Amino acid sequence: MGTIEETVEWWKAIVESMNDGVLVIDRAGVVKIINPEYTRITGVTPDIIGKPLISYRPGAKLPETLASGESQVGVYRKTHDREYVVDMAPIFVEGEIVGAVSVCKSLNEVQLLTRELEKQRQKVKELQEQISALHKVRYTFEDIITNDAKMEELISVAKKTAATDLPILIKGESGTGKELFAQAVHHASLGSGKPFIAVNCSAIPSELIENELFGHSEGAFPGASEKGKAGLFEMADGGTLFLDEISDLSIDVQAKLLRVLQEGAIRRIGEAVERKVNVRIVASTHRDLHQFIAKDLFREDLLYRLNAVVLKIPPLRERKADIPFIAESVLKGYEVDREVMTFLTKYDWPGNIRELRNVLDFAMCMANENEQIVIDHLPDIMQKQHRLYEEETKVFPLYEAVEAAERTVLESALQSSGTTVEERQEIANTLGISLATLYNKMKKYNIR
Ligand SMILES: Nc1ncnc2c1ncn2[C@@H]1O[C@H](COP(=O)(O)OP(=O)(O)OP(=O)(O)O)[C@@H](O)[C@H]1O
Repeated sequence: MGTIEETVEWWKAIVESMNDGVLVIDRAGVVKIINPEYTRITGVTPDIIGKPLISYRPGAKLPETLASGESQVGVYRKTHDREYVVDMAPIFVEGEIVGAVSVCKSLNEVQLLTRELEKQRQKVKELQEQISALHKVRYTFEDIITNDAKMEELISVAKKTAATDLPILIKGESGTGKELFAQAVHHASLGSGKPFIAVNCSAIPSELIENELFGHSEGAFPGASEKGKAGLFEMADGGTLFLDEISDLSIDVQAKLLRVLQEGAIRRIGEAVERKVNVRIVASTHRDLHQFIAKDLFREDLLYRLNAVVLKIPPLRERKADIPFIAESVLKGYEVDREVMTFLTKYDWPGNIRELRNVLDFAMCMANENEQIVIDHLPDIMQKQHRLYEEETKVFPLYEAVEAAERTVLESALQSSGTTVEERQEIANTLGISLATLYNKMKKYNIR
């Protein structure tokens, strides 16, 4: 290189032949140099030369480097579907910034795949968070309202076992709070940030439940999802699967469930590989599972796997002291007539706490604000029950009770015999009265 012109030619040739894209701006931010690789990578054409970069590319970051004098390395850029990584540096001449250079590389295939993988990972994470949020529990142990010693004992056992991975079997009639306990256990468990998924085994037809629980591989059966589908075990991974009404699972599915409990792995329908899952099982039933075992409807080995911890929730009628306790807590702010409370406590609540809550919710709807809740505010069916209780416990004057009994006896005796005088005499004899008295009483009660 001899002359200045030659030197400039050399530098130009070097920049043009580089495998990296180069763009240079001067102190004023005007583009001075751009090489063919820059055009290939970014799509920016040489007619930008001589123009302020910012007017041509408003999002350009190079002017920032010019202003701050600080380099930026590995900045990810995306414009018009072109993705590349840029290094930016100020150009110093004798200690002064005279411009800035941008050197860019397009992302190679591996980098693109890595980015795609990262994006997908992020998406999976977001979806998992969404699943967890969707399957968050509403109830904790604080929400179990009780004043009953047996219930307190159950809560204490449930609390102690919540943080273990032991399966729990919850027994109890419908509406006694089995799911409430299951949710509270999940909330207090190590997997509380992960999903709680409840499956009502009696609501899903047996031919579909295997697919629901274990999922399937792509094209596993006609109508199967093309991409395959994760089952509830996979969705609940790290969290809790609540199998409500477990006795309704078919023997086949029971066998598969037993395998999951033993191996800690599931296999999607149509797939050979096993997938590890870490799922806490809480099962519930209102049936006597031993009777089901005797009829070959339930696997004994599965019961022994499930009943590591058994919580047997008593029906509400066996803990009547809980009725006013729950009622007061639900009816916060409402005054309740004594007659209502007495009736609520007497009633047997076949639908347990669910039924009690529904009746109380209805009564709160019917009563105006600040109005005392009276029998008229209860649902019709409960008002009817109330009348029956009243009848049962009503105190009659004694003569009314005697007359009612006399009428019943006479009616049934006369109904089953003829009407001749001989036959009537026979009835009078049987009843231990004279024929005249029999006729008098028939007249009195208007019996023919
Ligand atoms: N001790 C309690 N305190 C407050 N609310 C309760 C209590 N027990 C149950 N409940 C409420 O009663 C309703 C029924 O409870 P839950 O669904 O847990 O019963 P379940 O035994 O699972 O019923 P099923 O067997 O019919 O599914 C829910 O609204 C629940 O919050």
